[in-house]
Amino acid sequence: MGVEVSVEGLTKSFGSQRIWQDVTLTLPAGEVSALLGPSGTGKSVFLKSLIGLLRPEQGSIVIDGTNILECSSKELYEIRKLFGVLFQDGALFGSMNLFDNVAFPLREHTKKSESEIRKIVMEKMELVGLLGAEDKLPGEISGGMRKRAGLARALVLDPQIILVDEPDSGLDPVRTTYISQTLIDINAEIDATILIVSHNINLARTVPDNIGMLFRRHLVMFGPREVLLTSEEPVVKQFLNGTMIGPIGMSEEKDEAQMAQEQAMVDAGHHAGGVDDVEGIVPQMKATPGMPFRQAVARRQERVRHIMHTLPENAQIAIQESLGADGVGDEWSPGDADTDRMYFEAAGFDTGVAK
Ligand SMILES: Nc1ncnc2c1ncn2[C@@H]1O[C@H](COP(=O)(O)OP(=O)(O)OP(=O)(O)O)[C@@H](O)[C@H]1O
Repeated sequence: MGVEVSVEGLTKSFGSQRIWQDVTLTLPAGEVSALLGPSGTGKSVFLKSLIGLLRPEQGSIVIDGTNILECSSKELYEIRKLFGVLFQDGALFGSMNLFDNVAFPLREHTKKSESEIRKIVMEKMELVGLLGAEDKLPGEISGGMRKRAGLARALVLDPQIILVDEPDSGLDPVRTTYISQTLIDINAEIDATILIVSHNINLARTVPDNIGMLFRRHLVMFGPREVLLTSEEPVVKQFLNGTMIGPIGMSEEKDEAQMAQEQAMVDAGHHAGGVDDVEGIVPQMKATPGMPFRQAVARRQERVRHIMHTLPENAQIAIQESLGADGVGDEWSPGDADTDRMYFEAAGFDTGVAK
């Protein structure tokens, strides 16, 4: 199973520019989390800080018992081996075909034979739906395929933590859904801890188990998906509905006067853009049928049950609704409920269902 990443009091500046401060959150082991936020709020900077590519000036990042802000470079090297990272453009080598791109980390960091390497590469290519494209050069394939190849490469060293920077950038909504499905399937298959950085609303609503949001140099919130998706916080509501009305502006955050002016225009009939308010919570994506059971689902439910009383009332109601009358969630097919319940109980969880 993936490892927990625990961030406390993290602050990062470049010179006199403060990017964010006092960020505290825990990425639960083996669950899928997403960090949202308008452009320029420092999501990529956060992601790079987690792998030690950037160095925040205050706080701690504890991974597998090691605070990577205080450890030696040898320890950091070891910790980095736990990570697989998918950068925005896939970061593929343009002169290598997809097979060699995906094989690269194995040839660099392991002593595996070419036949072992072939086996692993083909397995990962299949997982991301790229079997048959091994001989193609990155320049010959679409942006979506490049992302998939980057994902395959991020997976070859069996990472316990996968960081994904804007999986949707440059992709149409359909391809974004496909890559979202792939991320959920990967979580089902290898049970890694996943952090997705994105500003895609659909992805935020349907993929992660936990969601956080950065705004105005702070982490506005971080917790189970139901907390953010039912939030009444103006910045969260504006973000989730993509409208112009609210604290997020075109380039910088707005002041009160500008907000009042825009509200007046909307009151006078001007369209604020975005989609209509989405009521309730859209069900979370499931792993593709035939994939292993996504163990994060059971673990998260158990965890959420313990912190339920600390969550806002709207989130509690949404969680209870998603659990359904039979005490197991709606994230898998109703026909599977008995099997799932048996699985939970075998794993030592209390399903809350009388036998
Ligand atoms: N190496 C760097 N040196 C100086 N400033 C930087 C560096 N990297 C990022 N920044 C600044 O940090 C801020 C946050 O950038 P970042 O790319 O993390 O935002 P983001 O939330 O990921 O945005 P987007 O959603 O548009 O990708 C920006 O103002 C950027 O200019």
